[in-house]
Amino acid sequence: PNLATTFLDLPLNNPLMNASGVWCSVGSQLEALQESEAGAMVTKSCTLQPRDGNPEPRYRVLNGDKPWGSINSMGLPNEGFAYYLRYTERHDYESKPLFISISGLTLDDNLAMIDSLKDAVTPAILEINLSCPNVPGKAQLGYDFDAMDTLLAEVTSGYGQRALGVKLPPYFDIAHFDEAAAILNRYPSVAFVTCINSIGNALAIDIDSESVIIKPKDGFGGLGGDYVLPTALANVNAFYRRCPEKAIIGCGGVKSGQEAFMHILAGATLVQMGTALYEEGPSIFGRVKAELSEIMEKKGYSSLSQFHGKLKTL
Ligand SMILES: O=C(O)c1[nH]c(=O)[nH]c(=O)c1Cl
Repeated sequence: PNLATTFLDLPLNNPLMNASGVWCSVGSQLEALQESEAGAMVTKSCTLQPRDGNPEPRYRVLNGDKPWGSINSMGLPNEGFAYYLRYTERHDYESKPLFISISGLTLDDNLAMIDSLKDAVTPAILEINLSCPNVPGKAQLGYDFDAMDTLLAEVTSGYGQRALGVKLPPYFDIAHFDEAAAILNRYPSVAFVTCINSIGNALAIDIDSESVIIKPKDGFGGLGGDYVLPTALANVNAFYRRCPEKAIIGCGGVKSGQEAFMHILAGATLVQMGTALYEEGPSIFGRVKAELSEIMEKKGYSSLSQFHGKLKTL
């Protein structure tokens, strides 16, 4: 079977990539992704200035020896926009496409980063993070529809209508799928939608210590891993159905070829891995590629297009 695909007219060897925030904050990690079998890669969401982020412990797997996922309240630690802009200038675009994720603390910061990016004329693809759940005092833009609309109006014009994408939080109500998609569809230059970010503000408890397990925000943090797969698939399919002109990138609960296949069936063109990559490292891309290929072989599919978005209903 052939795992090759295209995204915004760029050829990819396969549809697998990292989720922003995982294995992509510093040069050594970015180089490891560059050398890995990932079909594409994305940088850690950055702010205009470098940030230390929240106090540790701020990432944990849940619970015990067979973890079902992760909880994190990193707090947007990153090397600052200039660092990642420099990486976009030294990335090997022949080997795989690069996405750059930005998550400005203010609209002005987002516009400043976008202005620099536009002037840099880089092949890197912009993914704007509207869904960081872990910066104390900062509500997620993805849950404030008016603010999201305003930001997209400013950002798409600031970026000169160049193709870009948004990283959305999970939604849990059909009316919210409808409202979010209606906003996105008003911006043709929003060429892709990445669903989902972690399920925000979950709480993990350790019964031996009778305590929460991460330090920031009294233990509240974003949930990832197996726990979020059904919600991730729902958001991928909901936006796939509502935004026929846009590509969907699936993220959430992918740890093997099985979940990658489900995301593609639900409408994802590319598939991101977060928790599983954090735990296994970049060798995971070779493993999941082989597993996806084996599933396609068994089903008689020779290309992704034969089942992409072809989820059946009853
Ligand atoms: O705490 C974080 O850095 C973080 N953690 C997440 O789970 N999603 C995000 O978008 C971000 Cl920005």
